[in-house]
Amino acid sequence: MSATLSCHGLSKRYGDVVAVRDVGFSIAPGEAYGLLGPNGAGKTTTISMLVGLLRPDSGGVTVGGVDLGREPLRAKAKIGYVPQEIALYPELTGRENLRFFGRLFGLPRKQLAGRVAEVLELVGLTDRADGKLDTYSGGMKRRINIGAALLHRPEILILDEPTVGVDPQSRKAILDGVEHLVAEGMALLYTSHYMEEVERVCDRVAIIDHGQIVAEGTRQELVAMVGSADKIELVLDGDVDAAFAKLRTVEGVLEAARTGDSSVRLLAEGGRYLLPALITAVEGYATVTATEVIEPDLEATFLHLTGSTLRD
Ligand SMILES: Nc1ncnc2c1ncn2[C@@H]1O[C@H](COP(=O)(O)OP(=O)(O)OP(=O)(O)O)[C@@H](O)[C@H]1O
Repeated sequence: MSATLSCHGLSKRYGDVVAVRDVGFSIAPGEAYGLLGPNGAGKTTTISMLVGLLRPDSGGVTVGGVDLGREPLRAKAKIGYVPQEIALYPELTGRENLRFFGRLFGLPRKQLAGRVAEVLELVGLTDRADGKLDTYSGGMKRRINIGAALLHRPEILILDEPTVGVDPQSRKAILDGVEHLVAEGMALLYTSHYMEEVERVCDRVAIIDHGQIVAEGTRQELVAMVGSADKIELVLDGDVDAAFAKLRTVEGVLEAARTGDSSVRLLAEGGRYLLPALITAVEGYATVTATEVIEPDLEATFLHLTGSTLRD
């Protein structure tokens, strides 16, 4: 199946700053693709080129088979783009704001009311649709933004950090709504510096740092880059020295370290399945009073690849 969105060799420089360097990827219909990177990594610049707001210094973009550079209007009609900030009319209601955007997109007048109602349902704001925008929370306004981007039934939805500064209820509504759209077959490009959102929503992830994609793959593929061993933390009561000596000999344990008077940390393959063997190994010397198994995650991968954490 041909890609809904593909880009190749995208680069953009601001004076001496190379904001994006040779970025390329493609997103299939119904696929949720994540761009994960810290602030300043180049996510917004990349997206601005994908949606035709910024002309790349090099490279190209195709949307639903249409070349964005050659036929910008046709290509843009296939995109629903939600920037971090969008101007809404505070004195209009949510429904009126959406009607306004619907007319801008050229939706036929007959379909407008029905489509606006559908979109309000999708973003979970039917109940509040007739309240004025200036009575909405930041998260509710963000949901209206997302709704506005969906009115013309785009083939791909592009969200730039949609949950930044959003209350927990709206965050949940946004993530649920996005998952629903993807399940129905819409392609998605989702940028965030929140690891857990990308892990939840996206089928495939590109890790972007200093304007470049440093790795791309499914969550499992990316996590496998840092190795498959789990960390196991054990708290022991009894003869901890003797128990520690025993634990080091258990098959599957790759490394062992004392992390306190009564705690040890092990690195092991298949961590949680090893727990019974570990508990048996220390019998007669100590009892295990607490366990924690930490499986490798995207955070660990990010640290491994970029040498920094995602948090600001
Ligand atoms: N208009 C501009 N002029 C000069 N430099 C810019 C401009 N826009 C972005 N940059 C620089 O380009 C780099 C990438 O910025 P970009 O906004 O694309 O990153 P980002 O990953 O989207 O981060 P954020 O989440 O903070 O928006 C940064 O170093 C930024 O300072």
